[in-house]
Amino acid sequence: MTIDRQKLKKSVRLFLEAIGEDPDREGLRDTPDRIVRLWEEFKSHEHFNMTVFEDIGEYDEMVVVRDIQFYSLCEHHLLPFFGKAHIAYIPDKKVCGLSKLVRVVNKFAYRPQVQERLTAEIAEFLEKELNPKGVAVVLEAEHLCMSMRGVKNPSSYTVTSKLTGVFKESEKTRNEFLNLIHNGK
Ligand SMILES: Nc1nc2c(ncn2[C@@H]2O[C@H](COP(=O)(O)OP(=O)(O)OP(=O)(O)O)[C@@H](O)[C@H]2O)c(=O)[nH]1
Ligand SMILES: [Zn+2]
Repeated sequence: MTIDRQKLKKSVRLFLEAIGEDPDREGLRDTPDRIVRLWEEFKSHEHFNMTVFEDIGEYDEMVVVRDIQFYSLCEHHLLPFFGKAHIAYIPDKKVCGLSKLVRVVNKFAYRPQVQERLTAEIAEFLEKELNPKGVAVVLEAEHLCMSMRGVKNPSSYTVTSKLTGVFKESEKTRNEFLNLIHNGK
């Protein structure tokens, strides 16, 4: 779905009024338009070409891209949660362009989310597109709704993971992955 610009602009203006701001003052005058542009930018992450390569020689080991910075929004408070994503898969005759792993994260991150669903959606998408021997996704994030409000606990990190195929079945594979993302620095 595309952004309903008029509706969004109207609601941002109403929102500013509701919290006691003057939406016509200099700094806020263009804010509804800015929010429209911001959400259009967020939405633009939704579609991309998942380039896949099948000519990969004899390569059948793990591919890991770790420390992928991501930004998302918690769907309960619409406040950011952000951190690092670590993704691994073991190809079955098919790999994707490495940058596409970052794009997959962004595709599902730039929308109201919960961290668990984001983690699962990334893994499911890679399963579907690559049909690999297994996928592992770990997300580590700080939630502003827990840092700047509510329980006000900025030091807590939320870690979620989704493992499929060999990562689920084989402890050795899982440990290799965990070792690569945590100790391989
Ligand atoms: N499981 C999960 N919970 C989240 C995520 N992001 C935010 N939350 C939590 O969603 C919950 C929403 O709880 P509510 O009780 O409806 O909202 P609230 O009264 O603002 O909650 P407090 O944050 O405890 O003040 C809170 O506990 C948040 O910490 C997430 O990605 N996953
Ligand atoms: Zn929240």
